[in-house]
Amino acid sequence: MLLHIPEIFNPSQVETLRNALQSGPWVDGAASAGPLAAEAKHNLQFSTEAEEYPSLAKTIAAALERHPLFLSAALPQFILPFMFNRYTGGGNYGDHIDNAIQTDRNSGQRLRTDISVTVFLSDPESYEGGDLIIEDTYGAHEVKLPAGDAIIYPSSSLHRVEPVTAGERIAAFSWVQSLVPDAWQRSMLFNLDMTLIKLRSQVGNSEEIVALTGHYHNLLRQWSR
Ligand SMILES: O=C(O)CCC(=O)C(=O)O
Ligand SMILES: [Fe+2]
Repeated sequence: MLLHIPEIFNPSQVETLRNALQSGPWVDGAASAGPLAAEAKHNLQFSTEAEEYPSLAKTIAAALERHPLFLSAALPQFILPFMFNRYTGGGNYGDHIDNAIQTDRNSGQRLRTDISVTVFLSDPESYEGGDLIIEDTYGAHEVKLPAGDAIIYPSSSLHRVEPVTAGERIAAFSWVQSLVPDAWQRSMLFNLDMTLIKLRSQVGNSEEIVALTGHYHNLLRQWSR
């Protein structure tokens, strides 16, 4: 399931983030990729050694953790520290699948990447190219979102970022280890949750809705790891 999560940040928050990132230091993105991905990766990353980095990374995770749509769709157990990338002058990231296991540099814990997240921080009118292309069983999806919006997609998907031929594209990206590792089970739980919220707003808390909500929680109990 690909899900667009709107308005993680409002325009003034995005501007504050972009200003904080602007002067860098930016380092070669390939340095932090595995050997295979490094060949495909032609972008820059905000240095994780920079003094401002930890608080910027926390700002992104904290905003997502407050977003009900993200919580319902991702059912996050752990979120790896967000990083920031920048594509300019033809920068791109060729077809790849993200590493299954990544080490959380804060806790040292090895986490499974179930869900990939990109939070777009550049106004889509300010750069050319730079679409995130995600392949799934229904074909290739082109994603280029307003600044402040995010996309989440299964980390098992083949994806790429098209060359940025004018302007620059800045984004925050990370991975989530979900309580429910299976993408299809996660998507069923999300659909059930969204339908229940709509039903509840239409008819209030009927006996049937209470029963269905119970089923939601019992399925989550069955499927969470
Ligand atoms: O820049 C993006 O939207 C995605 C980056 C990406 O695929 C990665 O870092 O693995
Ligand atoms: Fe990726």
